Amino acid sequence: MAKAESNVSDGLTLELIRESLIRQEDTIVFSLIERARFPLNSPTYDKSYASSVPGSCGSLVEFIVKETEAIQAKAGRYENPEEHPFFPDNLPPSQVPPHKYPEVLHPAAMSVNINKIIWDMYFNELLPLFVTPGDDGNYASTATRDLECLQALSRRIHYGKLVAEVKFRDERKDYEPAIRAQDRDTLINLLTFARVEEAVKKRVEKKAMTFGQEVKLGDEGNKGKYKVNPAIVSRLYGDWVIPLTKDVEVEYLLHRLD
Ligand SMILES: C=C(O[C@@H]1C=C(C(=O)O)C=C[C@H]1O)C(=O)O
Repeated sequence: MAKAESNVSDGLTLELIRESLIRQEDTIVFSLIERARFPLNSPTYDKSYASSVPGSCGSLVEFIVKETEAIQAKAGRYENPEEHPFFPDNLPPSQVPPHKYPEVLHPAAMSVNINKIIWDMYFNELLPLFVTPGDDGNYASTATRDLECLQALSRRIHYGKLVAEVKFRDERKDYEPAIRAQDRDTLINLLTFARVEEAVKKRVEKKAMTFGQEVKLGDEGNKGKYKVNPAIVSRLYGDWVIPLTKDVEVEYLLHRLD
C-alpha cells in the first residue's frame, strides 16, 4: 500500500512532521490561488441570499461547509485525528469500516479544535486581502474554494498537536514543570524556533511566486504579476498560521499530563 501522507505511524520525528508541514504549504498556496480566480462574491457570505435554501439557516458558505462535512463525516473523514470539522455539532457517524489510526496523541487532543478562530480569521481578515472586489455570480464555486482553503489551513494549524507531542517527548524534563505550573509563556518559549519560522515565511513567499506566476512560452517574462500576492501569503503565515499553530501546541501541552 502507498505510504499515507500521515507520517506518524512509523515513528514520530520533528523532521518528518516538518516535511509534512512543508508539503502542506503547497496545498495552502494552491488553494489560495484557486480561490483568487473568483472575486469577493459577497452574496456567498450573506444570510439573506441563502434564506430560500431548505435546511439552511446561515450563508451559502455555511450551507456548503455543513453539508460537505456531513457527507465527509459519513465517509470517515473525521475518524482521522488530523482532521477537524468546522461544525462538529450533530455530525453523522462514519458509515465506512473503521481504520486503525496510530494512537500517537494524548486523548486530551480531542478537545482542541480552534476552527472557530480559523473561520473568523479567514473570512474577516485574510479573504479581503487576497481577492479582488466584485461579483461574477459563481457563489457555489466560490464557497467550495473557501472550504478547500479552510480545510487546508485547519489541517496545518492543528498539526501543532503532533509538533507539540514530539517536542514534549524529546525534552520531557523541560516541558513537565511548565505543564504542571500551567505556564503558557515558558511553553511558548520552549516550543518556538525563530529561525524555522523565518524560513517558513520566506519559503511560502517563494512558493507563491513560483506557483502563481503566469507561465508563458517565449521570453516575455512574468513582469512581477502573481495570482496571489506573495507578500500576503508570507503575512498569512507570520500573522496567523504560525501563531495559531503555536496556540494549538500550547493548548495541547497544557493537558498533556492530565
Ligand atoms: C511547527 C513548529 O513549531 C513552531 C511553529 C512553527 C510553524 O508554525 O511553522 C515553526 C517553528 C516553531 O516556532 C516547528 O518547530 O516546526
